[in-house]
Amino acid sequence: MTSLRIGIVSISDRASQGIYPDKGLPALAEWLAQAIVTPYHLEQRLIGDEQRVIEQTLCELVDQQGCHLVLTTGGTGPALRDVTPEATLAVAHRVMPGFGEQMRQISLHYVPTAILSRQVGVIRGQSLILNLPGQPKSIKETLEGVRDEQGNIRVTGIFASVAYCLQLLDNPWLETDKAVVNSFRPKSAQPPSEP
Ligand SMILES: Nc1ncnc2c1ncn2[C@@H]1O[C@H](COP(=O)(O)OP(=O)(O)OP(=O)(O)O)[C@@H](O)[C@H]1O
Ligand SMILES: Nc1nc2c(c(=O)[nH]1)N[C@H]1C(S)=C(S)[C@@H](COP(=O)(O)O)O[C@H]1N2
Repeated sequence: MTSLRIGIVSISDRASQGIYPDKGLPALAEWLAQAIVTPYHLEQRLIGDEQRVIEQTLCELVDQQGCHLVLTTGGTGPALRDVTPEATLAVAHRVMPGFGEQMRQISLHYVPTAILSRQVGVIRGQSLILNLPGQPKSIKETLEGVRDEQGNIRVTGIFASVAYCLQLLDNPWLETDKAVVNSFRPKSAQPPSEP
């Protein structure tokens, strides 16, 4: 059985040039490590805000590396150098508008400027590609959602929908730690039986 493969891409001019240390890849890798209980292989890329390079990186991760899920961070704002959504849409076969809509809903609970973030979620082949904002702290916020003071989820994080989306695209099974993110699947979508 194919094992789960995940690509993470930090898109930052300054981090890729060594002007400041990249916090995007560590934040993504740490969050995934505590959220996903299924074994998976991780591919990591740190690149600048160049549309052609972003497109090539996304295609390489999906088409050559066989990543079932690719998460990007950075380059989603309105600045002229922010071109992650354009690059993602350029390699997309289908758009999944709900991911961007939900992220902006979540982010409004953290920053009033959340509507400046143009993140998109798309499908390329059988793979799901999701843009996250560039602020390292926004990675956990958007993936996990908004919690109340008791720690209960008030606004569902986008990762709660990722496992079922991957399943509908005939990708390997993904199981999450319910304490971090409670993956939603309809009752009809049962886990594969043990061989
Ligand atoms: N990879 C990163 N590592 C650390 N901090 C980051 C990273 N990416 C973004 N940030 C922080 O989040 C802010 C907003 O992210 P954004 O993607 O808009 O970056 P930016 O202002 O275009 O600059 P750059 O592309 O050079 O990171 C940045 O100004 C920076 O403070
Ligand atoms: N959850 C969350 N979303 C967020 C933020 C944040 O701090 N937390 N910052 C916002 C801001 S200020 C901007 S300009 C956009 C920009 O996205 P970028 O950092 O990818 O350019 O993300 C927004 N979304």
